[in-house]
Amino acid sequence: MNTYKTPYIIAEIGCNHKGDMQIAKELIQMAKIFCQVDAVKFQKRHNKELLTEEQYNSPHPNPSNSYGDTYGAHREYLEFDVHQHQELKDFCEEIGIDYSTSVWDVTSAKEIASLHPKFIKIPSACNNNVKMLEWLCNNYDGELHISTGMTTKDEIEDLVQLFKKHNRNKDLVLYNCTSGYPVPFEDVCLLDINLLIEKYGSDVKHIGFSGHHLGIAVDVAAYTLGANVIERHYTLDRTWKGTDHAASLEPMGLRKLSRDLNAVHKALTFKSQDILPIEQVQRDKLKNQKG
Ligand SMILES: C=C(OP(=O)(O)O)C(=O)O
Repeated sequence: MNTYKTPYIIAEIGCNHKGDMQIAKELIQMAKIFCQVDAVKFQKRHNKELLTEEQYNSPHPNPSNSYGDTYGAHREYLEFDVHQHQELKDFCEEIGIDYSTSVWDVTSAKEIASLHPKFIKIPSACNNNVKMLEWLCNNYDGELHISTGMTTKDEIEDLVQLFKKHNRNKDLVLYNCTSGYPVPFEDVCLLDINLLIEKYGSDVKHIGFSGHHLGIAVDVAAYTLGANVIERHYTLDRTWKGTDHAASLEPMGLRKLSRDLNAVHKALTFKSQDILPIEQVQRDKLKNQKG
């Protein structure tokens, strides 16, 4: 009997489409057909609502990664509007993969909720936006996935209590996350998954893991510890400019991750009988030898 929950794998496209719908659709198609994952995820921001005027008008802190003269212009370049998100969701439905988006401000939350995706994500950076969390709890009835990078244990407790207050904790997926691009292995702190499970496993729908490390071994360990929703950044080319690309998996890496998670899911069982049929053949042959 398999007691482990089936892994649900999310390809985090984020802004790795470079503001280009064709690239976004190519990423979706590869995620479904080649990588065989369950969902793709984007990001939605209203930059003038999210950023201060000063942040909006300042140059990108790392100009070589910038798509505009200011940080605001850079962010706008990478932004799809709600109609484009509708088109991407329709495209996902056509090819049979779940669509989702993380929302970074109240206006984005309202726009994306109007598309009725299966789930909406609240990134680590915005899990303290109580106004947005309250709005989503009251107005959106799908799953709410929340990442907990850059978040204290007390703040996580407050988050879960907010969901309980709204009777929405059973729609909550709580992700372990370290925010960094990429995250060195010693900062992944995977055993915090155990703490989330111990404290909140029975209160929430699932425990997840949002990884920003290199390679795919860590995600398999996260799943084995009990995080069954696994999200990884995903791009067509890790050398494209921007920190997210460098901390992403390319299609071959994501395909291997999907293969490995599904293999480990199958393997995480107890023997259903002392000697399995596959072993009986070997037992008859190898345990009946003379010496
Ligand atoms: C930044 C995001 O997530 P995380 O906090 O999990 O990295 C996101 O989903 O947009």
